[in-house]
Amino acid sequence: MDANVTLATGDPNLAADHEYPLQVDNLRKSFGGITAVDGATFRVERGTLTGLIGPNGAGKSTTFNLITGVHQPDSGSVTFNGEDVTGLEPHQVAGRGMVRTFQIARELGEMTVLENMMLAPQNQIGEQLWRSVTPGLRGRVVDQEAELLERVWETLEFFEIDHIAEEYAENLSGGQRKLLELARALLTDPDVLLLDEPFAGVNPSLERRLVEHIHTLRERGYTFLLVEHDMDLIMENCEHVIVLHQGRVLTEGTPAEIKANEEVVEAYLGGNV
Ligand SMILES: Nc1ncnc2c1ncn2[C@@H]1O[C@H](COP(=O)(O)OP(=O)(O)OP(=O)(O)O)[C@@H](O)[C@H]1O
Repeated sequence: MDANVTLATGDPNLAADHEYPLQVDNLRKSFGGITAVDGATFRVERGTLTGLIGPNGAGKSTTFNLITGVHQPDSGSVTFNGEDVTGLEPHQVAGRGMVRTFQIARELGEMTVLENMMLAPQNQIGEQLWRSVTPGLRGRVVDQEAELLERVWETLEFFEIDHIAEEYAENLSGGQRKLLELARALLTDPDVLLLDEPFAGVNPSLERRLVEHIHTLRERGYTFLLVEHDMDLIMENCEHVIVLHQGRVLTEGTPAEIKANEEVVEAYLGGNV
């Protein structure tokens, strides 16, 4: 990969005055009688690859959903770059620069990689750009589309999937799909990326590439919060690990600290991993 490639996808350093871009305070969410998240409190440091782990049912996915506005918390707050974003709609959260990767929906499988990319900003941050198609603004929209196309190609090249730009998304391998999902998320000018099981179903060689890309982006200032069941991947790649158990933070620390923590081992043995 060319280390000098410049991605025209935003500048995460613009918001760099917040050392911890994401803060979650005392977040709670119940579904009927089940408490999925029970007072989770943690923060994510800028420019890190932070892992969110925990046994099955610990509340990881629900926490992601609460952070990104998919679910509304019963109480507690989510702060992003100093702004309270609790209760905002997913596109509003994404529009502020906190984006989670989405699996390519079935209907998008019938579109090419390039078409998927061109639709990414529209899908994830609402339709501001497209809504502005009024006769007087047409010239500006054409400029914006040309600019978007240029960014799309740069991003595809960065992820080394430009050669499959005309391929239908449904024909991609699991790993290529994950690269496309990350490429789509990057087009929305994120600052913080939330990745939910980014390596599931990815073959080892593409997994290495995906890991490398994530590290390159992290070095450029992007911040990652990652839910992943593959413990080796978490321990080898994250500088900080947060352990959720029964909806709250059991402990957090470096991978070495987490590995040596007996409470963590017990939580995993007690849960059915
Ligand atoms: N929409 C929902 N309705 C009812 N219960 C839910 C809902 N979403 C999550 N739960 C419950 O909340 C708890 C936490 O689930 P969650 O999916 O957040 O955990 P997780 O840590 O992501 O688990 P896994 O590792 O198995 O994906 C579980 O008991 C789950 O059954």
